Amino acid sequence: MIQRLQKRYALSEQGAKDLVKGCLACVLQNLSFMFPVSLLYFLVSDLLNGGIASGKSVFYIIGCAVCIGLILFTTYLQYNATYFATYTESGVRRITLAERLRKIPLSFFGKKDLADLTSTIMADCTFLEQSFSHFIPELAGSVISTILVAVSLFVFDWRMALAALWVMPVAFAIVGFSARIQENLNQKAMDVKMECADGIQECIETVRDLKANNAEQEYMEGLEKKIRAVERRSILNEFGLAAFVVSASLVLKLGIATVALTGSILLVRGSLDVITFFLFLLVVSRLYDPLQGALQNLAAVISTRTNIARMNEILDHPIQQGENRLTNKGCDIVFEHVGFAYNTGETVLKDVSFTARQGEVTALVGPSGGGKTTVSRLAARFWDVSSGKITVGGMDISRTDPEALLSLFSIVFQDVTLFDNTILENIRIGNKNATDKQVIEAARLANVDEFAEKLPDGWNTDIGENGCELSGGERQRISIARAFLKNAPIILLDEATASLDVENETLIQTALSRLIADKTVLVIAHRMRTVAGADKIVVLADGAVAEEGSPEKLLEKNGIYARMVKLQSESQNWKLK
Ligand SMILES: Nc1ncnc2c1ncn2[C@@H]1O[C@H](COP(=O)(O)OP(=O)(O)OP(=O)(O)O)[C@@H](O)[C@H]1O
Repeated sequence: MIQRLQKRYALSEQGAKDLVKGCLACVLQNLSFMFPVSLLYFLVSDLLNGGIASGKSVFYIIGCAVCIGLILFTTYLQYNATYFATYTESGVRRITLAERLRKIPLSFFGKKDLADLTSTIMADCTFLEQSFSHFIPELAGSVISTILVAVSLFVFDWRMALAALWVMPVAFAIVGFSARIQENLNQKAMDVKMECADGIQECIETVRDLKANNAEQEYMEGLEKKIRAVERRSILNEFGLAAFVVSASLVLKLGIATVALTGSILLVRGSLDVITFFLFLLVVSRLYDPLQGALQNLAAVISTRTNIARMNEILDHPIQQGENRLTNKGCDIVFEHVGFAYNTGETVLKDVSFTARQGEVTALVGPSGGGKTTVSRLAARFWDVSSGKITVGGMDISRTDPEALLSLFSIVFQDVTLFDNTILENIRIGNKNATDKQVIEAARLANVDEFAEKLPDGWNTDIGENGCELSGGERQRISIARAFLKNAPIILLDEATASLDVENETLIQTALSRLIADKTVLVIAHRMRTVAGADKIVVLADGAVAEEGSPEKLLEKNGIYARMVKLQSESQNWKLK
């Protein structure tokens, strides 16, 4: 049962156990509210039978105290078992999702955008918090306690029990049958919400380009349409939900009428005594309240299915697995007949074979869209190949744990990601155990000291969200400093020096030359002069290796590489008129 609950509600094992405890605590709390009703029944019986005997008043006083004590105790139990456990579980759920996302292949992120994933981890988890602290325990509590009360009502008088209870299955069936419609409405509401969140995020991210192109007005109109769609869908959703819940509540209310009617008829016929009639009136007045809440809770539990399905999509997604132990001998990277396609299914690489040797610089060049970035990312197992094999020092990377594999790589991306933290801490990402001295040493090699030491707080200057307070070249130097600090045996450089000025570029290239000694270096470069000193050039065109060899050999061959070198030297003479 625990395992089924775990799967159904995306819970941890402890969370599923806590949910059961929460439901039991709610049953106890609901039952405790029935005790005053029983006490009242005895009191009225005594009054109708000639008054309370002198010794019995103590019984009623103690009875009242016990009722209050029971209610307080069960409420405490319920509170403890639902709220505290829920927030603990919520934390566990968020961490589990984040952990899973860390291990899911990047292909998954091609299908999901940031707004969607953030919403799953934050908003969906918050909604489930409410479900587990309120909806599910209260629903289970009221249903189970009502069943127990119903059994005892049948013991008193089965005809009156039927008159009181027939409404229950009908009311629940109405809400239960609406599940499909509700799920459908929820899914549509969720889709428009995601589209809107996506639009807002895109708007914030692209505000600079929107302004530059005078496209703000047009974009805002599109965004407004998305916001209005969310509004319309939310109203429709509420309306759909209310229609079923209100109809079911009305059916429940009919129960009071049928109890009164059946009771009156039986009383007139003389087959029911006044006290039992009174008891039933008392019980139904108490019975339907929690049930009405239960109907709303049932509807809310049905709505959680959409949120849970979104979480299970992450939790059930296959992750990249492999051996933690690195068995590579050296760090030669070998591509053997590699084929690859992104989610779109379109072949991006076909039969790519080449070797990037340790101690050499292998440059990937070629026309735009030829597959250079894809090849470099596949080498670090950001994606898994569709066919063929990639090995590092003879170790098949598809059988190696991605995190263990990445310990062999220092990567300098074209688009640098920085954190809202100090310069020092941003570089320390390369090696979290590095001392300040080691971080500063690496930073000096990457020429970061040139601007860091001029900043108001020096190395401890906060660089703002994603390093917004730094220039493109400064951001890239921080990224290079990270690679220096990590000092891994394989280096991937993706247009590493693209946004540096000529002076910095020369300095960085001198430093890079020191760093790459005895390492396997795979460089992607668009500018031919940056790779003129490479040991080997692999020209990728249309997803296949078009040429391969030393720069001199390829120049002699007079093929794609030679043409690119020629075109770029011509373009250097281009001027703005
Ligand atoms: N995440 C992705 N999802 C789907 N297709 C992609 C993705 N990334 C790249 N592609 C496609 O794969 C092909 C190769 O792209 P890649 O970025 O590897 O080429 P490139 O040679 O590095 O290009 P550039 O020099 O312009 O950076 C292109 O057709 C591109 O549209």
